[in-house]
Amino acid sequence: MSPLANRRFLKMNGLGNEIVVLDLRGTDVRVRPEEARAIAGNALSRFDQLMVLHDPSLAGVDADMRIYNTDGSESGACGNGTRCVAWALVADPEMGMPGSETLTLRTRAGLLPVVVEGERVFTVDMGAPKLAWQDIPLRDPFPDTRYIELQIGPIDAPILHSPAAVNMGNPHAIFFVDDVDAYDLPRIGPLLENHPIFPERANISLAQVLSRTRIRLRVWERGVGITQACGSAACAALVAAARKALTGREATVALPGGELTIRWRERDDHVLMTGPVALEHEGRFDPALFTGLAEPA
Ligand SMILES: N[C@H](CCC[C@H](N)C(=O)O)C(=O)O
Repeated sequence: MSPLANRRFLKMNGLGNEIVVLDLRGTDVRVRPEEARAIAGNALSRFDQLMVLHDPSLAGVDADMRIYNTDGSESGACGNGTRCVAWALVADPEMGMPGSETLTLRTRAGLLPVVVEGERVFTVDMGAPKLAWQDIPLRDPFPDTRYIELQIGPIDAPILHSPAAVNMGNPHAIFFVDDVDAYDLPRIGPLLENHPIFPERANISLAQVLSRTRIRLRVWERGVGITQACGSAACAALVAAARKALTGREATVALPGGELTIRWRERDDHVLMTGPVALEHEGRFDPALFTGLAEPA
């Protein structure tokens, strides 16, 4: 029987970005990609990201996190999911560190300090963006990642071209456009996500700058598809917009699922993301989800 059978999970969302939180602290159980896909395939536990908590691997860290996409691949960052994990740690009776006002979470991309702003509002310090082409990563050496050479559509009349590239713990490409609704993102997204210029694939965003302090954003997520919101993409879009002098260093990013406030702090280059979370329900994984999967090696 899978060690995940009957384990308790929380189904949450951050601006409609569907998140499942699973606490595996105190165990040495690891979620395998095929198990993540099975969990995503169930109506009660479907997710855009599965956030799995493990015992902290460093002093001062409250929990390590592994982040799975729907296709079973892993990401180093998930802004919306990190807020959900923070809520679970401060408010869930069984996961509880009740009353904490700050937390530190750790992913394979680094440390994520979180400030509790209110009962359901959290600010995550997403760290400093990485902007060098090797760090996005990109296949080719672009000296200036504010505009990289990439286009789709006819060579002399491209549909989209010259995105900015930013790594926020995960790779992002952002196309600045006049109208985010004017593009067939479900069709274009997979072509760009899997373009050979991105050796680790990429999250693909369309960004429309409405003013110096407001950006509209639609996102095709790596390993997932269209989502209602993507926190790391909102951070990447603000960084790219500020680097192009289209906005200042603080803006509201409006996604289909709602709004995030993003601030790119001068002092240490860190990007701070503030937004809400919602708890939908809790449940336990039906053992039948995992039957037929290969036994762990
Ligand atoms: N929804 C997430 C991002 C997931 C990114 C993931 N799709 C990847 O990088 O593989 C967020 O709120 O930041």
